[in-house]
Amino acid sequence: MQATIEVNGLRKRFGRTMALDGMSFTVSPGQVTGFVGPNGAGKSTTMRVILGLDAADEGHALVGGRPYTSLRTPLSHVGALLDAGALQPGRTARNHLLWLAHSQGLHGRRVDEVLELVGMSSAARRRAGGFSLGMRQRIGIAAALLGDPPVLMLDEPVNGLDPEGIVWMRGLLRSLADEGRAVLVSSHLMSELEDTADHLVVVGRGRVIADTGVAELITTASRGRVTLRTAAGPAAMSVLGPAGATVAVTDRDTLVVSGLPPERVVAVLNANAVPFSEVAAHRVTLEQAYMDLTGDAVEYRGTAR
Ligand SMILES: Nc1ncnc2c1ncn2[C@@H]1O[C@H](COP(=O)(O)OP(=O)(O)OP(=O)(O)O)[C@@H](O)[C@H]1O
Repeated sequence: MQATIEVNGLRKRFGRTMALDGMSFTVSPGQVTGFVGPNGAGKSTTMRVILGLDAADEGHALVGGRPYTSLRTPLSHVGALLDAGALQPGRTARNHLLWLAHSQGLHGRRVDEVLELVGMSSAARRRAGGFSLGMRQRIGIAAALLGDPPVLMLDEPVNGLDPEGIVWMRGLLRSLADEGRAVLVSSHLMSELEDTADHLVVVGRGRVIADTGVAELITTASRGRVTLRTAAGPAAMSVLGPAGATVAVTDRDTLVVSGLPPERVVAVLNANAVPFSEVAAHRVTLEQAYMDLTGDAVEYRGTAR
């Protein structure tokens, strides 16, 4: 089976709310694709449509080239984590997974493998009712991995995880993609995706705003600017301006220079004997690049008082 998700022209209306308004993108194998956007942008609805939990009014979604509802053993095609809260409190972690495995014709041995994989072997025989959000999250991931699927779709997987759990999740997502799987991950934590995702699908108001490589997005948003560290800010500004640069002060010792390449900045400063400690290509964070992109797409914006 191909390790892909294809979403094509999805539209979905809930009463007066247009949750999806022509959502289209593809998730490729061998990559972690971050799925991001402001609250209410349509991420969960898209994932629910992909899994056949919601029906689209228009358009279609395919997993490995087929609609989810046509898959006879879905867990072997796509593993999903949508709602980590959905565990029966009276059932042990192991029994929950055994029940799932048997419903899909999977061997019980696989349950112990995935419990090991998510670091939950020692809690396997405890009842889920006493689990923390982080533990439920791990059991949800174990369930998603049960059928060894080529496609994974995880909604906010680091939610509830402690720092050690976040590092573990980052490594897990990376290794799943490196094995050739298609991994779609929604997150509100841009810093997390900056370290984990290869590709980003950014959505707002039910449609795709950007579908781009993470490195490419950061490069574009950095706009060829130069970071200059100097204790002689005013002197630097007085020589760089006439040389054709636009200079912004970001903090006491840091200037961001636009309009001149780094080597010209160095040459101009040296020619005028302006001291500096660093000239480097400016690199925005993924968070800053994302804020640039989604500025117009935020559904609810706090009002400054
Ligand atoms: N079952 C539903 N009934 C009515 N409206 C819904 C329903 N599900 C989603 N919506 C609305 O559809 C829009 C998209 O919601 P969705 O949950 O898909 O966004 P999201 O991007 O996942 O948001 P968040 O980041 O907050 O999880 C929102 O305006 C939401 O209120």
